[in-house]
Amino acid sequence: EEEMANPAPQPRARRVDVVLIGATSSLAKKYLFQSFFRSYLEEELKPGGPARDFHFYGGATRPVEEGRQLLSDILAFSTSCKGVQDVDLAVCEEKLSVFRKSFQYVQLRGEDHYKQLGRRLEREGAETGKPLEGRLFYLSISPDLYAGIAQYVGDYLRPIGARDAEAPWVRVVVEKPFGRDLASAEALAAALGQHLAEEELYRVDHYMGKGVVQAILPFRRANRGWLEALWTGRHVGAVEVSMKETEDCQGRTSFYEGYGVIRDVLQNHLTQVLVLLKMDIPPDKESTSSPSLGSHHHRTAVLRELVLGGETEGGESRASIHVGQYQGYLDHVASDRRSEPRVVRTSVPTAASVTLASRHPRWGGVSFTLKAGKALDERTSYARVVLCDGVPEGAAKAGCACELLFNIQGGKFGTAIAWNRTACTGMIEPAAVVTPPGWLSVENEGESGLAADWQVLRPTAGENAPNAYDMVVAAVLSGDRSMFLDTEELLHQWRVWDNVLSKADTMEPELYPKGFALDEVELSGVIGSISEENEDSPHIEL
Ligand SMILES: O=C1O[C@H](COP(=O)(O)O)[C@@H](O)[C@H](O)[C@H]1O
Repeated sequence: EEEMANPAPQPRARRVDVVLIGATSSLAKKYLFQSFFRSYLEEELKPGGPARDFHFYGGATRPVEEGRQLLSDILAFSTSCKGVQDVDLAVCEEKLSVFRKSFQYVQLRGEDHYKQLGRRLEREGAETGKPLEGRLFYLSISPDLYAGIAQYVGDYLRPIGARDAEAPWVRVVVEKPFGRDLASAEALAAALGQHLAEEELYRVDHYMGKGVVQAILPFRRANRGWLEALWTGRHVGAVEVSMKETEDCQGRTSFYEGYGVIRDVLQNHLTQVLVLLKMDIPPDKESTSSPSLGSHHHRTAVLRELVLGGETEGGESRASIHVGQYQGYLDHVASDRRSEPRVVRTSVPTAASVTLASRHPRWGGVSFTLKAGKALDERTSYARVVLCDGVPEGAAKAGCACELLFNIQGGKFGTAIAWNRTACTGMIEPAAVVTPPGWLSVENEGESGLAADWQVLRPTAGENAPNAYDMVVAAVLSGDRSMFLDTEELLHQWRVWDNVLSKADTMEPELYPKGFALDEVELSGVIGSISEENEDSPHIEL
């Protein structure tokens, strides 16, 4: 009775300021606004009411009047209730309308604007009368600007006392590229570190937010009883991580010219997938470890073991790097640069295959191939582990036809974990397979040309599963840093890739036709490998 008369007071919602810097960027339009809406909606609909009162600001360089209208237009087409599950549509629409109106435009063109923003956040915060939980700055802008903005955050935007344990938090989210080699990554990390503590920095690798990538460790953990024995150089024939895209580089060549496909996706996304396949499964109760992504410490340990692998051809030992460029890439460079002719490097690869090896005794003799490309025949990304049958101690591996596939997206499989049953007999017994949480085993009805022999697991949430950026935004808001790269991990990634790039940067890519398949057979024929003659990277005037 007493409880009925005096219901427990609701905790007062605390204010969270969210500043999206680069509000007119394509990333913001394509993903970020919708992902922030999803997090906002979830908070609003919490049983007992929201514990957070979000204040959203969208920043860009345009003057206020123009920027305000543009932001409102962008919000109108980039946010919706489509795909929002378990929420009444009318409720969702009402919340969406409030969310769109609550986003305030701020012009951010120079130091004075950041100073003004700091004062505005303090003033508007005080007006709400609610205590501040924290401030999030999402930088969807060129990395050249990161260091300067980190300084503004440190000088003008940090709430007073934000470095104390009880004080409001500050989180700064940055998108790759984090440098273009080890030296520049170190320099950027040092510049950011002058103004931000390590735990304030959230370096995104959006592949870590993809459902299948997050299921690799849980699948391995759930099946460790039988799978760990197979997960060694004695049984694993090869590991391949691939990302194929049909899109070309038109409109993006100014970025591609400075980076190329190895820096764009092999050094980061594909490496992280490989790390999750290779990592020793962290103990269940390790506090710093996330069940799906491990800890920075575990991931860094794998990176320390990776080296460039080799292959032998005609008795000659060669580094396994193959690079290619789609036909027509230079026309795209020329058209992107029409208004601004300048010297460009012509040898930037738009497709590459690189084989790494491991110094860990468990993985002796296994090649780890990372492949990616633009303007290819299909859009898909996957990790494939080939398992070999009949491996007596000391004997060569044979019968390597069983494939355990983590299909991240696209291709014939869509989002799936799958294996070819017949070839895996004796290695993967269907009855022994435990589906990880959030996944279920489905009937393979041969959809999309899938051979009936494949056993398929799919995510329970189906099409409406949160996308990678929903996961990124939710993780930043909850302060879960496991999805993001810490400085040590990032620099170890670059240590692996600096060595590869010191060779790849001197190679002349072989031209390939648009729609190329990038599979094993065609790869060696079409994509060139290191040779003595082409060590210089020629430059031409366009
Ligand atoms: O980071 C990048 O990823 C995209 C591909 O991401 P996805 O989620 O669409 O598979 C790639 O197109 C882009 O070049 C790269 O910078």
